[in-house]
Amino acid sequence: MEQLRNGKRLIFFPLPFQGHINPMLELANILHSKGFSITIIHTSFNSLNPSSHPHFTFHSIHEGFSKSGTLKDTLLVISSLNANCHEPFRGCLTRLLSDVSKEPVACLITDSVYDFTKSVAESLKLPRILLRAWSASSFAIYATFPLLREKGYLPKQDSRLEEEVTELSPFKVKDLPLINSDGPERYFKIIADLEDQTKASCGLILNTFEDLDEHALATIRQNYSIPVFSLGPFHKCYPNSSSTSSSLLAQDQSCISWLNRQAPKSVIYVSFGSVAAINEAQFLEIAWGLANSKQPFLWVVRPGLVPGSDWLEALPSGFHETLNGKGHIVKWASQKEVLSHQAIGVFWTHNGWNSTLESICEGIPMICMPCSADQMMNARYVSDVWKVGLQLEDGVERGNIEKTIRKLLVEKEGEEIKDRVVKLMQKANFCLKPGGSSYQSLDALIKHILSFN
Ligand SMILES: O=c1ccn([C@@H]2O[C@H](COP(=O)(O)OP(=O)(O)O[C@H]3O[C@H](CO)[C@@H](O)[C@H](O)[C@H]3O)[C@@H](O)[C@H]2O)c(=O)[nH]1
Repeated sequence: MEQLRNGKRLIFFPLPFQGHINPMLELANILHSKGFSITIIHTSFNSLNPSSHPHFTFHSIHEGFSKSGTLKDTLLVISSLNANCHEPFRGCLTRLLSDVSKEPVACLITDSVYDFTKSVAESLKLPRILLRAWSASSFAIYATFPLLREKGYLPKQDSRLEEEVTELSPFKVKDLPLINSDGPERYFKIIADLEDQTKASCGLILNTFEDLDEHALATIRQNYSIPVFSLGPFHKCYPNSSSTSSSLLAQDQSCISWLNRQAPKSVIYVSFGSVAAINEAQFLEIAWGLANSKQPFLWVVRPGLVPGSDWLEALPSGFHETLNGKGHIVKWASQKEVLSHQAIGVFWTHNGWNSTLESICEGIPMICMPCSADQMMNARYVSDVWKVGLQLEDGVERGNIEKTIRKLLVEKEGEEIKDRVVKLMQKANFCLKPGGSSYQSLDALIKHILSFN
């Protein structure tokens, strides 16, 4: 049943990357289901498709990029978005605020990476709430950066990568989130700015739940004196969200008919999200590791996954024949639908936060192959804190891959891991029910928004 409108409008501003668009639109769906009208401001770079969300109003701003695909350095793209979007965003927001034909705007909900939204919202006297798309634990670590620098853990030194960061156990130096860039100073500055603009916001929303991230959430609440709302997992809050796709790439539906022909809990699903890149040698080790495991696998090879390669041309001729129908390779899948399929036994992931949470929510154990940013910390939590997956600690090598797959699918260790992830999945379901922590957090968020005048 359609919820009565509450006469308030919310303006959402997603960062134009798949891993940020998905949680932002899921959150918009949740708040729409609670009676808010929704307006989305989006960039023309990785532009959204309004027809997939007919219940929202869309406004596009031009960020000045010539065409999509210039993603070699994510940090550079983010800096350019912050530099270029400022004025078009201000213009668009000013027009929306003065539009008396629509409901009054209660607040702006923006991706936390957009730093200029602080000054724009302040100058327009509009309350601004941040959505942080990373996990709580990888966000909580920011406040420790000065200490990590002082102790010499950052910038990372090759000789110390395997060392445990005793102040942040179980993280190792190699897990710390230093994105490859042309110099650490630029990254440290971005983090410091992010800290400041978070403290100046009216609230912070995280896509997690108390039972999963209790400790990190407590640290965040202690470090930032702003309201913090943990109302995830978003994609499970709003029952119809999977039908309103926010996918930038076409999802290959052949995955589902192929999965329908596989035995329950037998398939390894392999996907490294929308940004990660691997080299050709790793690509071949993955291919042979999967083939040699003799388990059925569904592999998402996104065009661009191996830089310089269009798609599968690096695979040796005859590779497909050796599989005997046991492998299915696609360019992009309907991941949430795939993970909820009864045939899936293991998810081999790069541990982007959305993929990690989606796997937990379906009770699927993970093989962790983090590539950058927060992924190493998410993977460390998966393997060492929640103990719901295994890392390829000894490298991406076919024998090691085969061994790890066996551990998870055949050996006792795998059964224990499976039991733990199923328990976490049950906690995820429970927190969304009336009285559960995320249910209460959503109520608190709504009250907070309605308190703005
Ligand atoms: O074939 C696919 C593969 C992925 N997805 C979806 O795409 C999203 C991918 O998000 P995520 O797993 O977080 O990975 P990235 O795309 O790499 O996300 C970026 O954004 C995340 C949130 O900030 C960070 O945690 C990551 O490190 C960063 O790379 C998920 O919702 C998936 O369900 C599909 O729909 N089909």
